[in-house]
Amino acid sequence: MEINTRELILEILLETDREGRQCQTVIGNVLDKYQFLSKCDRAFITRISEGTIEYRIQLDYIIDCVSDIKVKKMKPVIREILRMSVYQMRYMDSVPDRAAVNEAVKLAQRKGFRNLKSFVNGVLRNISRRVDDIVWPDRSASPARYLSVRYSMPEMLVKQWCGEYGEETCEKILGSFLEHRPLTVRFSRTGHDTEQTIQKLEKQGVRVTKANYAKDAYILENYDYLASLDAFADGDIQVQDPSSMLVAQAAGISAGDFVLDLCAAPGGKSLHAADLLNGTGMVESRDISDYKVGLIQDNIERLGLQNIRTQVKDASRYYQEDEGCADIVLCDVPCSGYGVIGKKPDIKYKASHEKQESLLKLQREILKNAARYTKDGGVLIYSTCTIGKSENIDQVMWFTKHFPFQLESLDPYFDENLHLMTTKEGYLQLLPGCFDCDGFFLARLKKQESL
Ligand SMILES: C[S@@+](CC[C@H](N)C(=O)[O-])C[C@H]1O[C@@H](n2cnc3c(N)ncnc32)[C@H](O)[C@@H]1O
Repeated sequence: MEINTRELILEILLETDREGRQCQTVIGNVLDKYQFLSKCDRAFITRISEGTIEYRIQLDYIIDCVSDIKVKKMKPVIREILRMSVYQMRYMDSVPDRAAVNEAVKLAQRKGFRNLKSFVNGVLRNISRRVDDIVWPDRSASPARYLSVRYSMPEMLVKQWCGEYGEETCEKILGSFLEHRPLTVRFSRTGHDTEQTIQKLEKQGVRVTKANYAKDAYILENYDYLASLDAFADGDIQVQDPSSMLVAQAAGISAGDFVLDLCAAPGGKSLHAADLLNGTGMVESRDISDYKVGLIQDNIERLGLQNIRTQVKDASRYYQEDEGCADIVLCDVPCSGYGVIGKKPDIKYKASHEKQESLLKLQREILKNAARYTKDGGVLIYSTCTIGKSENIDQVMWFTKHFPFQLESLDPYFDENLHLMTTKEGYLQLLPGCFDCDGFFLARLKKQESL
C-alpha cells in the first residue's frame, strides 16, 4: 500500500484542531496504525506534525504577511497545508523550498481543492522569495507581542509569565519549550536491578545516561519505538519526568505506609510510591473514570507490583469512610499543564481565563477533602505540572490558612543541587529553561498532631 506521509500529517493536524484532541494522542494513534512505516517516515511525520503545532502562531504571522486572505478565514484543509509547508521551508534544511511548494500544491489537489492550487502555490512562492523581508513585531513597542510571535505562545500567557517572573525569565521559559528534550524514565527498584536494566537497554542499542535531580531518573536516546524495548515490556522502566519523581521522594515514604493518591492516572507517582514501599504497605490510586483507572491498572500489571490497588472515585467529593485514613496523601491535581507545553504543544492554544478559574475551584475542592483524609501527623504533597502562581503557591497559602497543615522543608528528601530558599520553606517551583526538566510545582504539608 502506497502511503503519502504528508497526507497523514495533514490528517493529524486537522484532527488535533478539533476540540479536545491532544496532538500526542493523535500522532500516537497514526503511528500505531501505520506501524509498518520506516523509522525515517515515522520521524518525518512526528517532526512536521509537532513542529507545525508548536510554531503555529509564528507560521500564521508569516502567512498573514503575504496572503490577502487571512489565515483565520481560510478553509481548514488549505490553512493546515500552508502551515505545514511553511514549517518545512523555515525549519527543515532537508526539504528544499521547491519540494515543499510542489508537495503542498499536489496535496491541495488530492484533497479536492483543484481551484485553490494556484493560491497555495502563490502564497508559498511568495514566502520563499520574501522571507527575509518579513517585518516582525517591534520588541520595544510591544514586548509581549514580539515574544508571542518569536516563540509562538499566546499573548495571554506571555503577559502572565512576564508579570510573575520578569521578561528575562519568561523568555527562558519560552525558549526551552521549543527545544528538543530527550525522554526520561524511572528505573524500577522492587524486583529489578539497575545494572541489568542498563545492559538490557544497551543491548537493543539504546543510549542510557543518568538524569538530574531524581534518584532513579535516566535519559534514553537512540530508540525507535518505546513499547518494543524489552526493558519496557518487562516493567524495568516507566516513562516519567524527573520533576514528577520528586513527589514520591518528597513524601518521605516509610515501610508499611498507606499512601492515598487522589488523582493518579496514568499512575506515575503512585507506581513510584509503591516501588519506594519496597513490597510493604499499600498505595490506593484513584481517578475519575474507568478509562483513567484502566491506564493505571495496565501499568501496575506491566510493572508487576503487588502493593498497589485502584479505585474510581471523584476527588472533589467527600467520602466519610476515608476520614483520617492515610499516612500520605498525594494531591497531583488537574491543572492548566503549562509546565509540559514543551511535550504537549497544543495545550498553549487551549488557555483561557475561564478555564483557569474553574481549575482553581476544583483544586480547592480536592484539597479540602485531601485535608480530611490525611491522618493527624501525616503528610500531604500538593503538586501540579504548571507554572503560574495562582494554581501553585497561592493555593498552598490558601490551604495553610484554612486547614491545620504547615509547610515543611523539602531539603532532607532532595539532592543538594535542589536546595533552595523555597525548598527549605517547603515548596519548589521548577521553571523550564531554569531547570533541566518540565515545569512543575510541589509542596510538602504536614498535618498537626492531635492534642
Ligand atoms: C496531573 S494528572 C495526574 C497525573 C498522575 N498523578 C501521574 O503522576 O501519572 C491529573 C489527573 O486528575 C484526574 N482528575 C480530574 N478530575 C478529577 C476528579 N474530580 N477526581 C479524581 N481525579 C480527577 C485526571 O483524570 C488526571 O488523570
